[in-house]
Amino acid sequence: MALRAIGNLTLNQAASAPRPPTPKTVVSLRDVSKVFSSGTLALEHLDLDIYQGEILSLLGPSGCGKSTALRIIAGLGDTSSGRIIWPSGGDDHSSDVGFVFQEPTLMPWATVFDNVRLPSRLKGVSRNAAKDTVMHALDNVGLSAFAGAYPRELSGGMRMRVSIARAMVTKPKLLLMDEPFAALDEITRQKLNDDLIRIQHELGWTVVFVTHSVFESVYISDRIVVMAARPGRAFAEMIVDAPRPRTPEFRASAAYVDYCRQASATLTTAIGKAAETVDGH
Ligand SMILES: Nc1ncnc2c1ncn2[C@@H]1O[C@H](COP(=O)(O)OP(=O)(O)OP(=O)(O)O)[C@@H](O)[C@H]1O
Repeated sequence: MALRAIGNLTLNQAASAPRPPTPKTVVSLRDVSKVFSSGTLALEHLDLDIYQGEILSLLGPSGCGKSTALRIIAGLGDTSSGRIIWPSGGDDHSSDVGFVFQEPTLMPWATVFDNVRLPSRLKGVSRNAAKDTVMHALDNVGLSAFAGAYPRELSGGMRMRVSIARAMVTKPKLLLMDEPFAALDEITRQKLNDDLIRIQHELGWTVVFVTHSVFESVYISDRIVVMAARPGRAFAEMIVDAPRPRTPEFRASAAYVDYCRQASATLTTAIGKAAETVDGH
């Protein structure tokens, strides 16, 4: 386990802890700040590198700017200052990014197949040409038997799987997930965590995953960036170097408990620092 403090904050482990061999950077945020027109300073001096093939969690209290950071990476919101650097070059990265929201945002009048086909349709791909890709994505999330079903006929977990399949058909370089499983019951959430880990492993996805849950972030992540609020910023980074593929046995292991304890303590410190900032100490 390695914990690295960010900025001038000091935590209890070595700042020079070795990082596992991390390949190419997909995108970097440099000194990004965001002030909304209301005057809210949602992000201040955020530096973040996202590495190819990793699952990175942004873990933090409500209001620390996790969603704002995701939206900026996705190009759905602009920065007030700072830079977003895509080493692959170019200006428009909308087709590099897939987004999965907390709500599955499915079209209720369309079948599962047509919901998943939507991104291909928007690109002008015919139904027939898209068929194999759509069915493959549905197969990956275990829903090929439900291609003709309507969202109202599905459980919450199944709807979320449809949403993931829809993001999958665009073959994004980077998948951004904003608390996708937060509204689900614990067992369904754990199942979807396992599905995500499996699919990410098979397809080599790069994922940025926003969550409030220490347990979820430790289970799925290679790296966790703990954020603090007021203003939103990266507070500490934790490498979860437990072997992959992770299995439910990992959840029952002493190592998992240790990681969770460490992440939880870091989050508590981050929340405490934010409170100090507000109190003016
Ligand atoms: N469009 C907006 N206009 C004004 N303020 C905003 C807007 N969007 C977010 N904020 C504010 O920016 C701050 C960060 O919000 P953000 O949604 O990014 O936090 P978060 O960490 O994702 O929170 P949560 O975990 O509750 O979703 C909050 O104080 C929020 O009220």
